[in-house]
Amino acid sequence: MTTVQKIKEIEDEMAKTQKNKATSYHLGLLKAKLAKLRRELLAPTGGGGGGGGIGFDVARTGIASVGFVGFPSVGKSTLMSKLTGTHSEVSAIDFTTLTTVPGTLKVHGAPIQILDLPGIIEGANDGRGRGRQVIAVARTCNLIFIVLDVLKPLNDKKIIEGELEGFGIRLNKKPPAIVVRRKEKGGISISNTVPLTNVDHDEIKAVLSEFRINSADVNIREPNATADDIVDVIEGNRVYIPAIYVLNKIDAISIEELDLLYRIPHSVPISSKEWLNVDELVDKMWETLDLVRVYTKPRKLAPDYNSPVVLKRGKCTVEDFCASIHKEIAKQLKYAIVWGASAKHSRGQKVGLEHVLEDEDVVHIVKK
Ligand SMILES: Nc1nc2c(ncn2[C@@H]2O[C@H](COP(=O)(O)OP(=O)(O)OP(=O)(O)O)[C@@H](O)[C@H]2O)c(=O)[nH]1
Ligand SMILES: [K+]
Ligand SMILES: [Mg+2]
Repeated sequence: MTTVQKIKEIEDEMAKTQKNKATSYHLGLLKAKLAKLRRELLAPTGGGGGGGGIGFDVARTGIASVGFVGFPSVGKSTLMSKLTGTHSEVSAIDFTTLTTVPGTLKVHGAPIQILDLPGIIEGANDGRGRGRQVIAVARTCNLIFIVLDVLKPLNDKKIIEGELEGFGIRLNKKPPAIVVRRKEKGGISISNTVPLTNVDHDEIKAVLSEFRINSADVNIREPNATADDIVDVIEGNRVYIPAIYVLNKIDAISIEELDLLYRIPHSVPISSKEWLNVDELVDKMWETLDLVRVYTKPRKLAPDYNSPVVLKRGKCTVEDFCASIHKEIAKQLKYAIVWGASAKHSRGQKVGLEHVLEDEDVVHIVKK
């Protein structure tokens, strides 16, 4: 039996098994087995590596990258070409795009790399089409645009989410607040600071046993934690990436139908052909990327508002700011003066390397 067949078999069994107290241990085992088989599927066979492939790896430029994932002919290339001014072939024929096509979009002075990708189909994960290579690129992006055709958005959404999930990508989710600390001996002890509503101790023990963990302290602070969350924590190779659902081709539907679409969370309806509502999409993209622009103020001059230093949230201290200008600057820093949201007062605050900057702060560097 191939790995794909084994996965199918377990999925079928899980679908047949009702979830209750008596079956929870069994279900836990199945979930853990499934995770292990999926990992097998992702493991590189021969030199190739999990993704890559000729033409799929492109040089990364810009401060952040956005990858376009969707079924064939939903309009990914139309959108990417118009957004960035980079040519990417468009046609009504499926699988027009055959490789990663990079372009750049400047938003509020920050260069964002946009990656147009080939269309994927159901079963992409299992090696159908170029799906696995496409998803491997998506795994490295800071944001994923899941591009859907408004005429059939919901079913396609589910399939694409399934493909990405199967590759260890978690969409619009934070890493679960669960710690599994392995021990030499002492058995399994489970503590939770929140009520367990979706998983019980038996199921947790089954998951652990399937991973051959006999002794561990499990601490759960995640509200509504599931067995899948626990598998994710044990596997450890998951990536948590925000996604925006781009509902394309709204020029082809009525206003009433459009109203219904707005109820899909994290979605923006647009028409890439007629260029409708693309501003909202770019705004949402900017907001989701959560970047921090910092303006440099030279001595006795006004701040340079045209070319901000752009940093990522969580990596935006004065030290990060210095490092992104030149690697020597941090060493030469005596102190910095900061104006803006991160400063205590409006006349500017004297700070050191560890100070955390906010979007649109102005910084003046004073060297030793
Ligand atoms: N009505 C309408 N048609 C669109 C829109 N965007 C794209 N199309 C059409 O949809 C077809 C596919 O567009 P592409 O941009 O090639 O789609 P893709 O997703 O890149 O396709 P693949 O690369 O094959 O996966 C073309 O005929 C486009 O003209 C839109 O907003 N409205
Ligand atoms: K196409
Ligand atoms: Mg295309």
